[in-house]
Amino acid sequence: MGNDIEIEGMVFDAGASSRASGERMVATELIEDDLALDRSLRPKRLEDYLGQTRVKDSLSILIEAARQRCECMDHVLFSGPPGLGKTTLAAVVANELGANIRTTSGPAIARPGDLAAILTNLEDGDVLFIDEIHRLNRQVEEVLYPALEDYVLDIVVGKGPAARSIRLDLPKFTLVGATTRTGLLTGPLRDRFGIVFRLDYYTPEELSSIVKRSAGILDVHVDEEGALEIARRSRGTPRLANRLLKRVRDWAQVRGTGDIDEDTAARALSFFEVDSLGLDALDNKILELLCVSFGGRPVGLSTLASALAEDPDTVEDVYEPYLIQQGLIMRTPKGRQATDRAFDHVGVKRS
Ligand SMILES: Nc1ncnc2c1ncn2[C@@H]1O[C@H](COP(=O)(O)OP(=O)(O)OP(=O)(O)O)[C@@H](O)[C@H]1O
Ligand SMILES: [Mg+2]
Repeated sequence: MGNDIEIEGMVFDAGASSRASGERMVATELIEDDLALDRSLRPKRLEDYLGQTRVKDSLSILIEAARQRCECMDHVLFSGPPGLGKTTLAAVVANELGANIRTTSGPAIARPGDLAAILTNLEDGDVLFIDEIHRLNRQVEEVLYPALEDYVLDIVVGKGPAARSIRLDLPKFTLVGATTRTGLLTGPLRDRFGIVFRLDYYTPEELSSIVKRSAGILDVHVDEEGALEIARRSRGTPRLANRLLKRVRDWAQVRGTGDIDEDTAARALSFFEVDSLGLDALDNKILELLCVSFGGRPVGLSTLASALAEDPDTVEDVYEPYLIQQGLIMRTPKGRQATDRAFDHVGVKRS
C-alpha cells in the first residue's frame, strides 16, 4: 500500500493506524493533539462562550435567579454531538455561580458506594459535573434519584434480616450532566433535570468568531475572510475549528507570511486534505465510490465498507453521519445512495 511506513523492519499502514486510533484531522472527538490547546482556549465566562445564544440566554436567567435567591440552581443537562462545548459550558456555569465544580463521569462511577462517596464530600452550593451521564449503571442511578430530588442518600447498613436503611442528608448541590446521546438516558433520570439544553452545530459565522477569539489568544493574525474559510471547513464544531486554526497557523508560518487570510487558509487546509466542505480524503473516497464506481446506484453498507477496506460499524458511526447531515448521501431501504449535491461536489454528471 502507498501509505505504508516502515520502521525497523515493521510495516505499518499509516492510514489504518491513524484511523484506528480515531486521530482523523477532521474528527470531532477529542484527540491528543487538542489537549494543550483545550486548556488555553476554553472560555471561562458566559460572555466568552460564543454562539448558542438561546442556550446562553436561558442559562443566564437561571444563574442570575439562583444568585439573587442565594439558592442552588436547578439541575441541568447538556446534550449534543462531540466538541460543541458541553464540558466547557459546565465549567462556565460553575464559574458564573461562583461555585466549586467537582468533575466525574458515568463510566468512572462503577458502584453505588463510589457515588455515595462523591455526594457526601460535596459542599453546599457545589456543582457536580457528570460527563457521559448516559453511561451510569442502573444501581448507581437509583442512588442518584433521591439525591437529586430531596438531597438525601439512602444507604443500607448490615446484611440479611438485620439490614436496615438509613437516610443521610446531603449538601444542596447542582448536578450538571453532559451526554452525546439524550436518547440513551433513562426516562426517570431525564425527568429529574430542571432543564435539558440541546446544543446544535454552530453556523460558519459563529465559528468564525470563535476562530478570531482563539487566534487572539494564540497571538496569530487572521483576517475576516481567513477566519470564515477555517470556519466553513470545521463541520459546525468549535473543537475542530480550533484544531484547524492550529494547523493553518503552522502552515502559514512555514509556507506563508505567518498571517492568515482566505487564500492562506484555503491552501493550508487543502494541503492537510480538508476540503471546502470540511471533508477529508476518506469522506471523498466514499462519495467517489458512490457517484463513480457504483454510478449513483444504492449500495449496501457491507459492500461499501469492503470497497473502502473499513469496518461497516466505522463507516456507519464515524463517516456517514456528517455526510448525511450535509445532504451528500441518503440512507434508502436498498442501501446508501449519493445525492445531487454529492455529484456536484465530486464534479461528475449523473449518468
Ligand atoms: N461556544 C464556544 N465558544 C468558544 N469556544 C468553544 C465553545 N464551545 C466549545 N469551544 C471550544 O471547543 C473545545 C471543545 O469543547 P468541549 O470540550 O466543551 O466539547 P464537548 O461538547 O464537551 O465535547 P465531548 O462530547 O467530546 O466531551 C473547547 O476546548 C473550547 O475551547
Ligand atoms: Mg466534554
